[in-house]
Amino acid sequence: MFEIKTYNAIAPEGLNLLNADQFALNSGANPDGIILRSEKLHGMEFPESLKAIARAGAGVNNVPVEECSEAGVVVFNTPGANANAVKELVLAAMIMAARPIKEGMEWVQTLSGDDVEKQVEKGKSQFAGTEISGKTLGVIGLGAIGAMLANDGFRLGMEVIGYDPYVSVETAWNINRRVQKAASIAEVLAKADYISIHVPVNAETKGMVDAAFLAQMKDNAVLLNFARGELVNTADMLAALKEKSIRKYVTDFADEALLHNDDIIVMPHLGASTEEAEVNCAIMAAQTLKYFLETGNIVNSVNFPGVDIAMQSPIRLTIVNKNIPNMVGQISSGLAKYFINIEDILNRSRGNYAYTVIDIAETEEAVLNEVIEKIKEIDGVVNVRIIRR
Ligand SMILES: NC(=O)c1ccc[n+]([C@@H]2O[C@H](COP(=O)([O-])OP(=O)(O)OC[C@H]3O[C@@H](n4cnc5c(N)ncnc54)[C@H](O)[C@@H]3O)[C@@H](O)[C@H]2O)c1
Ligand SMILES: O=C(O)CC[C@@H](O)C(=O)O
Repeated sequence: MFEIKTYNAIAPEGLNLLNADQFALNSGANPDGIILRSEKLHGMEFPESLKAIARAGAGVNNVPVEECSEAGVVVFNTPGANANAVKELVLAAMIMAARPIKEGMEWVQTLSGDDVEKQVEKGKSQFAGTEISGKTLGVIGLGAIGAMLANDGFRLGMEVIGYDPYVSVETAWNINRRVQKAASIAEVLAKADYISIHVPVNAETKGMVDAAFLAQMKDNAVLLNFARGELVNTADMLAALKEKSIRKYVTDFADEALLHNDDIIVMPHLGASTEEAEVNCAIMAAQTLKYFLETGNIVNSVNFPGVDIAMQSPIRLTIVNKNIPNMVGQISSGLAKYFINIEDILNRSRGNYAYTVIDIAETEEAVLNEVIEKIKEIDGVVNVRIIRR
């Protein structure tokens, strides 16, 4: 039986995949796995039982990924599962920035009398806007969301320019070839009327939208941030809006300093809040967590290498170890000392850590426990699991 702790509203379509005969939800203090959305886990003390964390979403900045790696805890996310939801909201946001729709709708509600229609026709000119067709959209970060947005921007009649120095080959294949590839952020900022950022927040990107970035934007340009609040330096943004060096900031990330400002549209982190995205994320998170706990296979991890091999032996050992020389040699000679034959073995590394999967024949419980203790004593081994087929 695996204990799973959940945080936030995880769609039942995902949780129902964790069959009750094998998974107990929120039942105790020793979870094997966690599924969460935006709950912040930084500073949390992880129980020894914890093997994996599945983030039902794309960003993992609410999870202390480095500490998890050190503890041998595998962190998963759900790539692309909410991308369409975010893309649709960004398109809506772009049109809201182009036309004062919200203001017009609020104004019409203030009218009264039997000549409302007449008042509308007289007063509506104050809410005239512009069109996005024919304008230039700059997309920074061409991953799941950015690539979809770039393609749809083009379909809506926009010129599109994208920047992503690390774009994956798979995503690049899906981007319309008429989307221009910028060699630098500066090139995007010089050309775009709407700039939308879709990068993860990390040491490289935190605060990337600062005074220097904003100064390079066109005077009438709009910045859309549906990625993370931390990407934007709030003080620099407020100064740029005050000086009218850019036209508008649209963000999905609220902050008191951003509220009650006519040049800022703030949404309450709604990017992934559609029925479809919530279900997609919950299903993908539950599936990857279940697969890992049951088989040791790793799919969609942000801190450990992908490993997906069929389990054809009755017993599988999975070992998280430091990515240093002679780990596999020491582990396999540990098994050989107990005359345990390795039927299949795979070792993959990612950064400072590696993951080793060893399939072995049926072995007496007492011998297995003894050999596991010996493997745990090897310098560089972080944790060892035994999985039975
Ligand atoms: N508002 C929301 O509810 C919501 C929902 C989903 C995702 N997000 C945020 O959006 C981000 C992107 O989501 P995604 O699904 O597109 O992720 P993704 O991993 O598919 O794409 C991120 C892209 O950013 C690129 N990138 C990384 N560093 C870069 C840099 N310095 N400059 C340019 N490009 C860079 C990567 O190469 C990748 O192609 C997530 O990390 C998350 O923080 C927000
Ligand atoms: O769960 C949510 O509502 C937000 C998810 C989003 O921030 C993400 O990174 O995928």
